[in-house]
Amino acid sequence: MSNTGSSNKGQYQRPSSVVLFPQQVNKNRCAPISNHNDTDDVNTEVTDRVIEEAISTYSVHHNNVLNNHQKKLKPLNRSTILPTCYHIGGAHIQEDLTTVEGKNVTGKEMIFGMLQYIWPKNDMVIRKRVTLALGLLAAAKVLNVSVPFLLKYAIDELNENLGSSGDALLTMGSAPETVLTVVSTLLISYGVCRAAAAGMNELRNAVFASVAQQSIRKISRNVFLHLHNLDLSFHLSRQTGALSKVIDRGSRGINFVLTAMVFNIVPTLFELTLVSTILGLKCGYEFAALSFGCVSIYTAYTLLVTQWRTKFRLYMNQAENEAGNKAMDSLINYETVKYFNNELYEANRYDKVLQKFETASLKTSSSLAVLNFGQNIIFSVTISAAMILAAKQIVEGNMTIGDLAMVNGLLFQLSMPLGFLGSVYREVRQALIDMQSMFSIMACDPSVKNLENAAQLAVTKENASIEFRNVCFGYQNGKPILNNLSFVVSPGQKMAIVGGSGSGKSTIIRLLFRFFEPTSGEILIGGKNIKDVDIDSLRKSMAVVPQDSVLFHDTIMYNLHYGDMSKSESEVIEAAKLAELHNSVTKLPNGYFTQVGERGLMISGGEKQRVSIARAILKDSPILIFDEATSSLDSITEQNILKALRRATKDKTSVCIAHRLSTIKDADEILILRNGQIVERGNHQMLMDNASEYSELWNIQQDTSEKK
Ligand SMILES: Nc1ncnc2c1ncn2[C@@H]1O[C@H](COP(=O)(O)OP(=O)(O)OP(=O)(O)O)[C@@H](O)[C@H]1O
Repeated sequence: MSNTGSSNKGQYQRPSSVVLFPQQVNKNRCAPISNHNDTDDVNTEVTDRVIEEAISTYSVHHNNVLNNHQKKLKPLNRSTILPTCYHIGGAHIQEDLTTVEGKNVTGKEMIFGMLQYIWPKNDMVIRKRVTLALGLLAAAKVLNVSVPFLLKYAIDELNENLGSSGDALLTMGSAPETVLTVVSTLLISYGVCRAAAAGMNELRNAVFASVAQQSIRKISRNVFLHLHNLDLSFHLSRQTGALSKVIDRGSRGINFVLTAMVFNIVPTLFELTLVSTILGLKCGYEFAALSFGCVSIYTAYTLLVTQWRTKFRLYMNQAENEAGNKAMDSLINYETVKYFNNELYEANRYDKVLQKFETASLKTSSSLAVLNFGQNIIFSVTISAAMILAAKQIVEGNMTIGDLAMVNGLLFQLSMPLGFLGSVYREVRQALIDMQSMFSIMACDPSVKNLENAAQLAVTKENASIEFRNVCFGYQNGKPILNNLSFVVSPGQKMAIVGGSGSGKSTIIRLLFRFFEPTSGEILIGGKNIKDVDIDSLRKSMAVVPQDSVLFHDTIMYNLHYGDMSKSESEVIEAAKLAELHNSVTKLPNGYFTQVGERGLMISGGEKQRVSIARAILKDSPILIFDEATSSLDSITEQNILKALRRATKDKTSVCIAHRLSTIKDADEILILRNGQIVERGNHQMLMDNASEYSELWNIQQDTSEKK
């Protein structure tokens, strides 16, 4: 029975790779059972890498920037993040997923949502392909069912012409040549029908492959884009490993369910009806009753056992997620592990989770064996009973020997799609569980989003002002970070923010970029409340050099170009020169095409910071923001960069967060922040003239640098 062949495939046992996404449909196979484990497509690997890296860079970047503040994050409550709609940024994408709007995602909704991908409203090519694939499928089924009939006729032909002595040559009713010709024709047709049915199935796979590929690509792209559109708080509260696993399993699930729906569930029901009707009409109601009874018991048994097994699968998924997270966390912190000689400790911690996975995985496979064996027993009993019934009818003279072979053939044929139906049901259920997690992510609505018809923010050097009006903000209720903060930066001015660690300096930047919304008060850029303008245009108006520069695992050129992909290579090099990076880069073995390693670990902290500065220069926005942009630089480089920055910020509005006061001495206004409130403000001279916190800090820093 076919289940044996598919038994392992129900396991979703994957190697320890962290992410495989999106899954490709193997062009040569279409039955979901068989293409399920195909993961080694080259394109898949490339896409996997890009997605993994993007998610990882995003999350690592923010994790670093926020100095492990995740611990303080308010845990995301499903009811607060869940679905108001499947909004994924662009109208076209929204349209793709409108079926699952405004509520928790159910299996039915997911299937309905997916159907929109294989029967798209505006894509006639896809629809034609699906129709052709279904036509081929129907033809293959009809050919399949005709095979046992041809065998029956061949056997009956031989049997009718065979005398009771059994001596064929002497007692044949018709001439031996004629009998042989008829039987041979029937048997050749038998072979041709079998081969033609198989051929049509393969052709169907080829025709449907591009439909499946395109759907998976669209869904994967949508999930990816959606992840980018989700709030920073969502990403801070999730571990990248778990997130990528959810997507990995979800996309596998989609692949599976898509093909299962089109090629297994509906056609199998069609075949069951066909075979049972034929059995009933040709052989009598007992046979039809037997096949229906078998199908009912088989289905009930499969459903019951599958329900029972589902929990093992869930444990397995959880353990796998946990293992992925542990491995990733540990490897990301490779250097820290080494500094504290904790390799063995890390391995043991990882092993503990692997043990959980092992136990859950064993339970999953042993329960699968129970399911498969039970299904086999049901079918074996049915086939034996049907043959006994047929033998009785032969003895009574109501059926021929050919009929017995036909009954056997039809039932055996039935066992194949039914075997698939069982495993498909199992797999579809499991795939739905996997997809549920992914679709729940899709159903998360970003809390910071564009108003309908939000206006574009058109900021130029002339009107690039920044204003905070009585802004209050806290990440958690009851723990205010910014308290009634008000300040104005006029166009072309340089404002500096100084303050102790945790005083809320970086929070100001996050609010400016609308990663979070203020609890009260208003933030205006170019005189416009940033709440009312298009987020994309808002973020385009500012370039930031973050506190922690995390780079993409690519070349220096790629990382620099990231500031503005539309700029030419010579402009990129110009920006690198302005950031005092050019000379260091040209000394590297591959110059601008040197790989920076994961998160830029293969270049120095100072170089990374200069890459960040260069790409902010390249972005050339009217507002520039520096969050301790020179903290990783030595004093000489810092002085050079400061000169460059002065050139870059000339006529631009800029906000500089700094610990080293020498870097902001020339600012038009300096704000001293304490506990989210401005405690002092003024320019360098004004603050020095008064006995201020600033002047005290300045004197301390001057003393320290003189002693050096
Ligand atoms: N996502 C977050 N969830 C909860 N609390 C946070 C989050 N991000 C920051 N915080 C807290 O908000 C406060 C202000 O953080 P912020 O990063 O603005 O400080 P900062 O002044 O830039 O500090 P530093 O100079 O050390 O970078 C800190 O107490 C920090 O722990």
